Amino acid sequence: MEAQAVQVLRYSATLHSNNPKLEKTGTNGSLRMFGGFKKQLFVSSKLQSAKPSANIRRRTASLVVACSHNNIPASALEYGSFHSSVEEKLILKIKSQEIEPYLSGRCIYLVGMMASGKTTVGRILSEALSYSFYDSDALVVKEVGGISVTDIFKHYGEPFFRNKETEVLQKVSIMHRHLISTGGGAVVRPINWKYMQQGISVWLDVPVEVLTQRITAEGTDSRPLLHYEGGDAYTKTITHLSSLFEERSEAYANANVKVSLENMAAKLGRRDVLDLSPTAIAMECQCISQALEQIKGFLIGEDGF
Ligand SMILES: Nc1ncnc2c1ncn2[C@@H]1O[C@H](COP(=O)(O)OP(=O)(O)O)[C@@H](O)[C@H]1O
Ligand SMILES: O=C(O)C1=C[C@@H](OP(=O)(O)O)[C@@H](O)[C@H](O)C1
Repeated sequence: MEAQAVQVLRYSATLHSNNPKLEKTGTNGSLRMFGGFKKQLFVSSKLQSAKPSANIRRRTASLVVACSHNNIPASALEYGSFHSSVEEKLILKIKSQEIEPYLSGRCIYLVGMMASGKTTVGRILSEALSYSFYDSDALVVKEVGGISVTDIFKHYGEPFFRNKETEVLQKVSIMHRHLISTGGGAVVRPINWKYMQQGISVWLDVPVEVLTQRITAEGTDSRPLLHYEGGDAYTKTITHLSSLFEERSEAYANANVKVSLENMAAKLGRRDVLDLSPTAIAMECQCISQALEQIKGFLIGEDGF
């Protein structure tokens, strides 16, 4: 089992009996594993007790499954993975179907600082919406013949990269059913907004401290604006990110929708924004987009257009 696979699966097992013994053993429950576990896997499960009820033949119980592999306990495997539950994914799919008529195939642009999760969240969201996913950095790299972003900055300079970024956004703006994870600096050029406004833009607003933690964990090799030799990586990264955020926050606020991780964490009663899974964030993006589209539809109807 890949370490990044989900280690704790939560699912609802429908028990086709009202016999409490079956509840304990869970023999009539069905467990579907995702991710194609090919290797030996030890699964321990705990069935949370459901209150007995006189005349039900079908009842739903919640099962928490912890997996371990090669004698590595689940807690160790959990490092670096996300707890994207099956329920979250299901809700996301349902939300996607609800939002579809309002979107009418318009592209979605995710904007936000480096490491705000545009790529991670974007992939999940695009899959749920059956949209094609594109990373604008990857499109620039392709245009320049496969040279990495870091090398483009190094050999051709930032203005060259920015011009390519604008070209890419222009090309994408005439497409439909595309979800684009933009580069963190794409919001700075007003011309880019002209293109992004053809679709719906969503700002992933993540506290600088969280961005810094993510970037220090990943390293700065692929992020030329933060790549320095020597010194304390955390301090340098947080200092630079804070000033970049100050310069750009007004530009990010141009987005049609803002998804604030701090607000989400508070709303969901989580202690920390680090407790949020990418799927939960993707779901929030959709809820807000839908609200936005409904308001727009109402206004258009009222004006009689
Ligand atoms: N909701 C999240 N919770 C925890 N880590 C996340 C989350 N979203 C993204 N990450 C991690 O943060 C890092 C940067 O994410 P990425 O999607 O590449 O950001 P961006 O595309 O905005 O630069 C990756 O290591 C990713 O796994
Ligand atoms: O913030 C920025 O100016 C940049 C962000 C990067 O994209 P990500 O936000 O995907 O890391 C990439 O476009 C380039 O390194 C510049």
